[in-house]
Amino acid sequence: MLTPLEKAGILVEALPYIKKFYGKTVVIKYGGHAMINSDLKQAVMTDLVLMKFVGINPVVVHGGGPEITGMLKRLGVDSRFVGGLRVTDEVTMEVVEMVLGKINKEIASLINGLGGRGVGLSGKDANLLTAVKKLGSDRQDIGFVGEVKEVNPSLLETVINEGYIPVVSPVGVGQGGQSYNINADYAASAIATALKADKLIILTDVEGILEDRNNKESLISTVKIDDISTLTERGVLQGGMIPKVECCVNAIKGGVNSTHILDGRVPHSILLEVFTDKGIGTMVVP
Ligand SMILES: Nc1ncnc2c1ncn2[C@@H]1O[C@H](COP(=O)(O)OP(=O)(O)O)[C@@H](O)[C@H]1O
Ligand SMILES: CC(=O)N[C@@H](CCC(=O)OP(=O)(O)O)C(=O)O
Repeated sequence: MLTPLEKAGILVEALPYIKKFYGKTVVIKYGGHAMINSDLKQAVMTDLVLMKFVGINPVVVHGGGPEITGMLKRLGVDSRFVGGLRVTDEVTMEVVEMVLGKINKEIASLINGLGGRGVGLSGKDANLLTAVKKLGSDRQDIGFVGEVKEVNPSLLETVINEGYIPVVSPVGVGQGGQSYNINADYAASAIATALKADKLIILTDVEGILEDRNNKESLISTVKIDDISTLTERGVLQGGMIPKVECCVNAIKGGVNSTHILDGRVPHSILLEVFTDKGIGTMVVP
C-alpha cells in the first residue's frame, strides 16, 4: 500500500493528467484473478472513487471466473472451457448469473463505503448488452455463451452524468429474454467502444504483455496494433492474453484512444497508470 506521503506525491504529479482527462470516460475491466485479495479490492475501489472525485468517469466491467468455478465445484459441477470460454449449460448459466450478481453488488457496496456512488447493473438492465449465441473455436456448441450484439449505452450515460460509478456484470440478454454468459474482456471492450471511452484498462494477474513469460523484466511497455500480429505469430501471446489483446485492438479500432493491460496485483495500479508519467503495464495504441 502507498503511504499518505507517496499518495500526495502522486496527486501533485497527477494535476496535468486530471486536466487532460477531465470529463472523459475510462472503462476498467476488473478481472477475477485480480479481485481475490480484499486489500487489493479496496485499493482498486479507492482509485475509482478518486477518479470520479476529480471529474473523470470510471465505468467498471467485472469478471469473476475463479469465483464461478469455485461455486460450481461446491455444487459438484465440473467447469469446462473451449478456447478460454466457459461451456455454459442451463445450470451453469444460473450459477454464473448468481455469482456475478453477488460480485456486482459487492463492488458497488465497496465503492459506496468509500464515499463514491456505485450502482450495480447487469447487461440485462435496459438491454445494456444484447447478445447472440457464440460458437466455440471449432464452431462447436458451447451452450449459452454470448457474443455482444449491441450495446445500448444510454442508461450508462445517464447514471454517469448523474454522478454514479456504474458497475456492470457481463451477462447479456438475447431473444426471449435468454441470459447469455459473456467473457468480461469482450463486454468491457464493447462498452468502451459504445461509450467512446478515452481509455480501456484491463486489470489482470500479470505485469502486462511479457516478451518472455518467465521474465518479469521483459515487459513490453507500448505496442502498436499493427505489431500485434507479429507477437501472435512469434508465439509471444498465449492463452488468456490473446482475447485481452484482441479486445484492446477492437477498442482502438472502435475509437478508444488508448488501452492498457495492467497488473491488478499491484496496489493502486490504476492511479499509477492514469496519473503518473511512469505507466506500469502494457499500453496498446493505434
Ligand atoms: N506474453 C504474455 N505475457 C503475459 N502473460 C501472458 C502472455 N501470454 C499468455 N499470458 C497469460 O495470460 C494470463 C492472463 O489471462 P487470464 O488468466 O485469462 O486473466 P484474467 O483472469 O485476469 O482474465 C497470464 O496470467 C499469463 O499466464
Ligand atoms: C463465457 C465466459 O467464459 N464467461 C466468463 C465470465 C466471467 C469472466 O469473464 O471472468 P474473468 O474476467 O474473471 O475471467 C466465465 O464464465 O468465467
